[in-house]
Amino acid sequence: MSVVLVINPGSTSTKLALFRDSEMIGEHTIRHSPDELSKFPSLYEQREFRKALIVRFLESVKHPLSEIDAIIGRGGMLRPLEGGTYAVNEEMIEDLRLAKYGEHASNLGAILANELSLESGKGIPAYIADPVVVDEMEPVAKFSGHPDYTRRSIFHALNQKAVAREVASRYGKKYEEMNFVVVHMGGGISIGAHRRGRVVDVNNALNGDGPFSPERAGTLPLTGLIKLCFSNEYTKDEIRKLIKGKGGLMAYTGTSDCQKVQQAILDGDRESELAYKAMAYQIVKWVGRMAAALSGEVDAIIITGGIAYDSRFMVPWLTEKLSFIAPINVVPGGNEELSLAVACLRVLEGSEKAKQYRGKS
Ligand SMILES: Nc1ncnc2c1ncn2[C@@H]1O[C@H](COP(=O)(O)OP(=O)(O)O)[C@@H](O)[C@H]1O
Ligand SMILES: CCCC(=O)OP(=O)(O)O
Repeated sequence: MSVVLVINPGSTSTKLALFRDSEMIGEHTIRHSPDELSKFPSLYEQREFRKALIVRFLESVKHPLSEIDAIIGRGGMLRPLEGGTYAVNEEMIEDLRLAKYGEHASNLGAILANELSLESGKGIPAYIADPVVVDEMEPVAKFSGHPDYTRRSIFHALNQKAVAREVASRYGKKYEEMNFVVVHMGGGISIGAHRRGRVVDVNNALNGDGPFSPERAGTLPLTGLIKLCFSNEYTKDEIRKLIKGKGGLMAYTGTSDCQKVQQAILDGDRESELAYKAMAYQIVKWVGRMAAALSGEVDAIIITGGIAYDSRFMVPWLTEKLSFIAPINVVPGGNEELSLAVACLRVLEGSEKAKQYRGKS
């Protein structure tokens, strides 16, 4: 029997869970407001704050760190990798600490797992699985339109693959036997074309590609963006924040919390309603693109992530518009924590070997 601590830092949340083998024995989701997180000059500096939440969680479930057999964190912005479970090592921590491949809350998954492992005094093994940089994109999908930069695969790889496996089993099939378009709607939004177990195309959910999301601008018209960059009205950092952190719904409505947006709509705020509806409209168009990438051979559309809980968003603006493409399966929230625990257990039980991260290819 193994006890596994799961640490899942998101851009708007910290999700924690404790498993005894594959049975969840405790969980807690903490939602973070932009104000709460903007106090920290960098993501790395959020670690003490998020670590204190983990310590409190372990106290609440009456499970001291010393009794934990392994820790697994959400995998962050590393160099592009194949899927799988990776042991946390020094090279990984260094790349994440320096944000060598970019900054996102998921970078804290390995960092926090490593710090707790060290603090436990017994070197608890620490892992990550299916990080946000899992890259299975086909060469043709990598073209951006200019050879100076390629499209990058940065998305909710862990949850997209986990829910796709779960939905495939509902159809009595393996993930590798089906084609899906998977939509994950969290602080960022990613839409992936899954062809027989591989994500052959997906928007870069972090950096200016895809629909706008609660806190990100998505694809912006380039000439408008160039104008802003050279207007002398914005610093480079302000432009970055406009794309990630303060873009999308945050910019249009003043909040990245969709529950607040929905409340504002109920209170009669028509501008917020139009912005929320526009986000759905952009998602629908991106699902259409990914369906085209699969040549229309889509067995099912899968919709997941926190926003999938919002039926007033889902039904009129998404599912009714998308049902012409394929049957729709909704997995609200997702199952990231269970997937991380199971990935960790596979390594602990010896049915899979943890991969070693190397910073340079
Ligand atoms: N019940 C709900 N109804 C509407 N929106 C929700 C609900 N629960 C969560 N959300 C929204 O989902 C988004 C966060 O999704 P989540 O997948 O938890 O994100 P992340 O992992 O990026 O922090 C937020 O905008 C939040 O307001
Ligand atoms: C970095 C891509 C995954 C992502 O956007 O996650 P969040 O929705 O948790 O920010």
